[in-house]
Amino acid sequence: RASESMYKKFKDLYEATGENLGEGSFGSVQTYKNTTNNKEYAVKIVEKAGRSRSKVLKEIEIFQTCKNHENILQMIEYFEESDRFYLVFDKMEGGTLLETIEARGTLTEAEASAVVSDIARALDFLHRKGIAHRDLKPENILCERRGQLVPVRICDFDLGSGVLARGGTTNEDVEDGCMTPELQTPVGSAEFMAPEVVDVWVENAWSYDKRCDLWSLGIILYIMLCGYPPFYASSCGKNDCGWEKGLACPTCQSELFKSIQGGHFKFPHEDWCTVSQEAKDLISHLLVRDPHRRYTAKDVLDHPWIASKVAPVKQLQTPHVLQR
Ligand SMILES: O=C1N=Cc2cc(Nc3ncnc4nc[nH]c34)ccc21
Repeated sequence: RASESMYKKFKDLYEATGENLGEGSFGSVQTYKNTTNNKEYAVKIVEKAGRSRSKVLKEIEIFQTCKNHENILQMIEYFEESDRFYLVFDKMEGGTLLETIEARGTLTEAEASAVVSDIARALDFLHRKGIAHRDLKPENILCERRGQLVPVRICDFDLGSGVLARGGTTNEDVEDGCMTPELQTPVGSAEFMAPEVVDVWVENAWSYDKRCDLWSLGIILYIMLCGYPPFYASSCGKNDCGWEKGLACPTCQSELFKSIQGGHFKFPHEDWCTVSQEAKDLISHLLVRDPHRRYTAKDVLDHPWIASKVAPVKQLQTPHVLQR
């Protein structure tokens, strides 16, 4: 039909370069060249089979909400075709955060502070919009320029993890109970709210569901300053279980979960004696079990180690430890 030929298809405008940028629960991310301007883009291909269309549309809506934020990966355009979606993003030449740290071989607290500052600004923006990332990890933190740590942008608001992202809240979303209520109550119903319901709104209790991202930021900061994570499973005795190589091992996984739920972590003296007190103080306010007591993104931006640039420029051991 005329209408079908009217719209350009993805394949008419982009051609694959063969470079694979990542695989994940979401699908795959490949480099494509735009045949009109010859520029390279990162294209996320999401197969429709086995994934709800509304989740992909919600993800597209979130990226549109985040347009022009300097620390959030920018979506250029998207295509819906019969069996899949193509989401076209700017290509970040620096690759992922860990790749950049390993490639540079050097990292100072001042650079780590700048990375945390960029991520905290992105989280502050998202959380004010009622959006939680929920899957913040080094693979989802991208460096804009090759060999340069900052600026970084976060990506992968993947809804595949089963929890609904908190997009811009509209009334029908709140009514079917799947969204975080922002300050606006459904019109004409506030008068009928029971005190305990008003408590929820007033205390904005649900805003604490976004504090999970600040815990993840604490883990990322800890790893940047020493090269290993604060919570881990010491191998389950069966050394060949493959856990260290990223394979599944139920015993190791449940040991890791117990370690996280315990919430006790250390700064081993041999690796942390040269790290500043301010850096450790910030980590200690992020790796807090109780989300009500954990720092917000705004608290991070106001912390001395971030705001006043007290972070030392002395080289850290991290890049060497990471490669072990
Ligand atoms: O939505 C996404 N989920 C994972 C992911 C990775 C990803 N990767 C990259 N995007 C842009 N430039 C990149 N350079 C290396 N990897 C890149 C883009 C978008 C997503």
